[in-house]
Amino acid sequence: MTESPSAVVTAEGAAIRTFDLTKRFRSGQVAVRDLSLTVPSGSVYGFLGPNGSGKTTTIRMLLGLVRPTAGRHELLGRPMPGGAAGALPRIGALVEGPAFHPYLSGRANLRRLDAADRTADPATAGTRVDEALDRVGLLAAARKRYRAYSLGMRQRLALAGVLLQPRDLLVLDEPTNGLDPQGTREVRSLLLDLARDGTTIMLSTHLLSEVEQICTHVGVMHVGALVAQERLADLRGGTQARVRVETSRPDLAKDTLRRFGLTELRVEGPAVTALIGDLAPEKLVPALVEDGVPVRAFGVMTPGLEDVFVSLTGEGFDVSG
Ligand SMILES: Nc1ncnc2c1ncn2[C@@H]1O[C@H](COP(=O)(O)OP(=O)(O)OP(=O)(O)O)[C@@H](O)[C@H]1O
Repeated sequence: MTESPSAVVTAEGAAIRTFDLTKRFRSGQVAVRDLSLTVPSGSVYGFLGPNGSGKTTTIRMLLGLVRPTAGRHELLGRPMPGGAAGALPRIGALVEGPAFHPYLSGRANLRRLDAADRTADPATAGTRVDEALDRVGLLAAARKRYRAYSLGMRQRLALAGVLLQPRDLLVLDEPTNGLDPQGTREVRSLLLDLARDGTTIMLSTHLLSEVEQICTHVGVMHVGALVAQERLADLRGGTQARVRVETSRPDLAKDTLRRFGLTELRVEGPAVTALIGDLAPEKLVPALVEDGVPVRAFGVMTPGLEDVFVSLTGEGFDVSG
């Protein structure tokens, strides 16, 4: 909402910071431009933007899967790529789904994943795997073959794979993409549990409802640039309610609204609208009547987050899911 969105969230205790990250592909396309974002420690940071706005490219740069054309970033306070050895073991990431074996059980798949981690002690593999399965609610289905898992179960198994080691930060690209409503609920509630336990989570999404349900902070991308970065509550706070009085005498209605200190008065067709601020609407109605305003209709309109995002990006968002 400001010219320098990165300044809105303090850099103190940042799990992720980027400084003017830019990615220009060989085709000449600039997918991400001068991106400076801050993911505060302990937050659930929704990285929101329409399709093609640069979210995946950013996440791939963060994880070292794509080399930035310019700029730099820090993960868990360590500069990348130099500090990767110290930071990466504490970071779990889901960018592309892991390649699980369809004919092996969930448990056997995790055992294979665990065995591929040279830092993991084989003597404790069984406990580690079962704890991860338990964490994502798949212990009861541990012996089922992967191919028999629902999409939600598959995604939870992918998260279990990430959680084989303790993580301070999770970076997830569209973690509920392609899931049915039940699977979506399962994954969201798992993420909320993890956040409650202190894990910082950055997740990209194009679903507004996802942000509304689980995020504490939000960064909005539009055509490769960060156009807003705020606490979700602040972004909501910025969406102020307007009172709307429909009347044949807008001039009189305006006088009353002005007298009560309402601002941004506008005449919109047969109605007068204004920012209502902290004023209780029930105080306004009798005053309008006393002032002789013939009130045909009265209402208070609160713009939703969708309106804010549309105003930021000029594009509609998918609000389902
Ligand atoms: N390897 C590549 N080479 C050239 N252009 C690319 C490459 N990867 C992505 N792009 C382009 O960069 C832009 C940003 O893509 P990106 O996948 O980062 O967006 P996104 O916000 O993650 O979108 P979606 O929600 O669709 O995944 C798009 O225009 C895309 O076509």
